[in-house]
Amino acid sequence: MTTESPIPVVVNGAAGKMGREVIKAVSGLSDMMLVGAVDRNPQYRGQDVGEVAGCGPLEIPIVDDLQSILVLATQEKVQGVMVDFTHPDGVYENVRSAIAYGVRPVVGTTGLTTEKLQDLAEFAEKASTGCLVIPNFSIGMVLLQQAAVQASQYFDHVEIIELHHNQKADAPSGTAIKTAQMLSGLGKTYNPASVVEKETIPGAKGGLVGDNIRIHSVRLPGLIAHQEVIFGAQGEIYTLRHDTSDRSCYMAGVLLCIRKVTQLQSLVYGLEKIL
Ligand SMILES: NC(=O)C1=CN([C@@H]2O[C@H](COP(=O)(O)OP(=O)(O)OC[C@H]3O[C@@H](n4cnc5c(N)ncnc54)[C@H](OP(=O)(O)O)[C@@H]3O)[C@@H](O)[C@H]2O)C=CC1
Ligand SMILES: O=C(O)C1=N[C@H](C(=O)O)C[C@H](O)C1
Repeated sequence: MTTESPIPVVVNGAAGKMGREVIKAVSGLSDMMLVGAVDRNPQYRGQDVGEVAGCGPLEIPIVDDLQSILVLATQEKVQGVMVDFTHPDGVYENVRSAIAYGVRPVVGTTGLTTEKLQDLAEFAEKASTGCLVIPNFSIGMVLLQQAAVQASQYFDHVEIIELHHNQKADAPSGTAIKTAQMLSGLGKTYNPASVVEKETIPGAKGGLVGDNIRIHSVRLPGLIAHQEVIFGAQGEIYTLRHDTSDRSCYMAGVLLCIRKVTQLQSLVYGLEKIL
């Protein structure tokens, strides 16, 4: 009988809100093995990541040197995976480093520009390394996006509102951008103007993405992550809404991606592509 070796997993951003959830989710599994926890926040340096995540000691200290942990991950029998939930300002370099070491990235961090994403796709292709860039790991959000694509056949007017906690660095959310991208390229021209419009306060109408779709970003304490896609037509409004009440909702998607990325040889953008 052959027993498959567990997938070595590195968590980058391990002390953060999402990183802690990933530590809890991965640490109890027999087909994954946590090999390293990285975070730049000096407050947590050297602390046991299991204690920080609230799942008991794991004997893995949080360090700030990603490179050394990527080297560790390459010492294992099977190729490792780096899960990244860090910050828009560092994610590109983190992913480049992981691919350079042959460690497959599962990227939850948002804020990558289209150009940077394209660059990473080319880098992963050249290295024949799987990489998953997933703006939203929740199955509910994928279902919302698919329902929106279906509705777009019948509605010519649509706007997106995304609402998040006020600790979020980027706007609009990666999910809202992805939703607008999924609604674009379908042969539609959304939101044809019916009057001559004037924006008297710049930004009042939100940001334009894809095929003339506006995204509005709300940031408030008390929110976690929420999105509405609102379709309008003569005499009716069709609203799709998704609400996150607990970050554990992302973990089934994260675990699926850790398993799937080991079978890929290039970059894939979006959870809907691997379900
Ligand atoms: N794809 C998805 O489904 C989801 C994606 N996200 C995205 O994930 C990212 C993280 O979110 P969240 O966990 O809420 O954020 P947090 O700020 O709670 O956590 C991020 C952690 O990573 C650390 N960090 C930042 N940059 C680096 C770096 N370059 N190297 C190592 N550690 C770093 C931070 O340290 P410090 O505090 O010092 O900056 C912090 O401890 C965001 O981009 C968010 O939008 C969030 C939820 C779901
Ligand atoms: O920062 C967050 O919290 C979230 N970020 C992701 C995004 O930008 O879409 C996913 C989810 O909305 C939560």
